[in-house]
Amino acid sequence: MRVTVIGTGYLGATHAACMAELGAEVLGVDIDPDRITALSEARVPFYEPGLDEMIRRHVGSGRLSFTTSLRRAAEFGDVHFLCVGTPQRPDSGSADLSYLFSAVDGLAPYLRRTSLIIGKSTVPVGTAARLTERLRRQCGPDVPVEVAWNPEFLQEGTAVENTLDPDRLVFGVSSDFAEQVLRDLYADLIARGVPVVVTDIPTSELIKSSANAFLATKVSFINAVAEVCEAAGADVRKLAEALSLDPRIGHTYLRPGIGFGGGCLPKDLRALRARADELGVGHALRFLGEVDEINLRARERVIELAREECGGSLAGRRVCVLGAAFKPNSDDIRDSPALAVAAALRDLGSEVSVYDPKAADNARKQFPDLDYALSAADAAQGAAVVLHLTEWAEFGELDPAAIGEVVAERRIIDGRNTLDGDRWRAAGWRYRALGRNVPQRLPARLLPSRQPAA
Ligand SMILES: NC(=O)c1ccc[n+]([C@@H]2O[C@H](COP(=O)([O-])OP(=O)(O)OC[C@H]3O[C@@H](n4cnc5c(N)ncnc54)[C@H](O)[C@@H]3O)[C@@H](O)[C@H]2O)c1
Ligand SMILES: O=c1ccn([C@@H]2O[C@H](COP(=O)(O)OP(=O)(O)O[C@H]3O[C@H](CO)[C@@H](O)[C@H](O)[C@H]3O)[C@@H](O)[C@H]2O)c(=O)[nH]1
Repeated sequence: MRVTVIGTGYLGATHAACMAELGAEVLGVDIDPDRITALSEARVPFYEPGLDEMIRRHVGSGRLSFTTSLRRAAEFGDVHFLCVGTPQRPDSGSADLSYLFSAVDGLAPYLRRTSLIIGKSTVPVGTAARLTERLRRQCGPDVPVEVAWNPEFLQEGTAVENTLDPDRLVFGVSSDFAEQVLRDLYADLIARGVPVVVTDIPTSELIKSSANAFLATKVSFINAVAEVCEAAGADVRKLAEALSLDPRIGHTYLRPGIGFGGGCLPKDLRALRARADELGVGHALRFLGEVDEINLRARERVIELAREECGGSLAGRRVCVLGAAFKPNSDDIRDSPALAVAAALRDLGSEVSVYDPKAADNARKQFPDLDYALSAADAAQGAAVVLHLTEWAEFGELDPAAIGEVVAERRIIDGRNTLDGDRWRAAGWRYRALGRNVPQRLPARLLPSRQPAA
């Protein structure tokens, strides 16, 4: 089958490559000419493990190509995936649908045959109906155009494997024809036993928004409990470990720390709330406002902890920030908790040096006045405190003794709760982590003797 993928960012480029992998002939379309030039030369303009190799292979075989022309897209095939951005509007929590509208408005005049437009972008419930109305108005009665929704659940950092081995496929359809096209496109995955949920379009739109809101709620739940742990002298990491052993709770999205960021969870949470408000049921999801607040508070808590450790003020002190991406194995810095903390510290008068293995170039564009180091050790030079804010595997392998040689003070704050605190303490560091205000165990030699005093 010949399909186009409109929007070739983190979602669209991955989807285009994976559709080619699943046997389709694919044309990727984007309004960004630099992006299209890069992809046409099989260069992926962002970091996503495994994607370059797949794009190289399929561009090389001619099964995957790219264009900026929606006219070419309409000529290429009759199935069009929509993967453009749906960011948060700057003035409210609701989703900005203008990229979707301009994509369908750009495509509609060139559609000549029966066409299926399959939305993959994350949208407020009711968006597909608006797109259908818009398309039908522009295409007229002679060109039957149908919209379906096939929300995407991939995670950045594991996008390729998530697309080729998803937990489930959701088909929001209003006809047997649309369902059959989707079944044909994903035939290999369905044959391998991937569950398919076929439903109406509004339900499919809401499934995606609810999934992200639920994941965000889990993260904020554990971070709220982390605040209680801090006040009570308890250990949220142990607590989460124990909760996870209950299969009803599960072990995912319970990692405490500076909270969720990225181009999805924060904005999707707010967009869902805004849409519920529009539908007159805002009260039902009011708690999501609290989920958001807890999340943003975690960023402040890490700054407070750093300030406390540094004797009450960070002004004029050097601070080393390990991590800029919103999560490891990605160069995506959208709504990154690490960079939000780095920028806030700079505003408080600290000299902030950031190191990230992949996201420094993106971070420099958005925060040009932070310093960017080429290694963790460089970033740590002269630091009064080290903040571990994105849990790249290489940070877990740092040698605390070696880093200890270059810092001004051996203080580390683990904003992700993934470092081995005992290793850092053994090398003379003060190790603190969010939600773990627990007294250190006394070394064995300091324990009171069990022998009665002579
Ligand atoms: N990033 C993810 O992991 C992920 C996963 C699932 C769903 N989503 C959803 O997918 C959508 C895209 O997210 P993303 O992270 O890929 O965003 P992105 O910003 O990386 O990519 C969007 C792309 O769309 C292009 N674009 C904008 N208007 C266009 C138009 N009119 N025609 C053609 N191209 C156009 C942009 O130039 C950009 O390359 C969002 O709705 C997001 O919520 C993202
Ligand atoms: O226990 C956890 C799990 C995650 N996070 C943070 O939560 C954020 C989001 O993580 P993740 O869900 O892995 O990232 P995304 O790649 O943004 O993926 C989410 O957003 C995508 C876009 O909608 C969806 O497709 C995915 O299913 C959904 O997981 C990151 O900042 C993580 O550091 C935590 O703080 N604690």
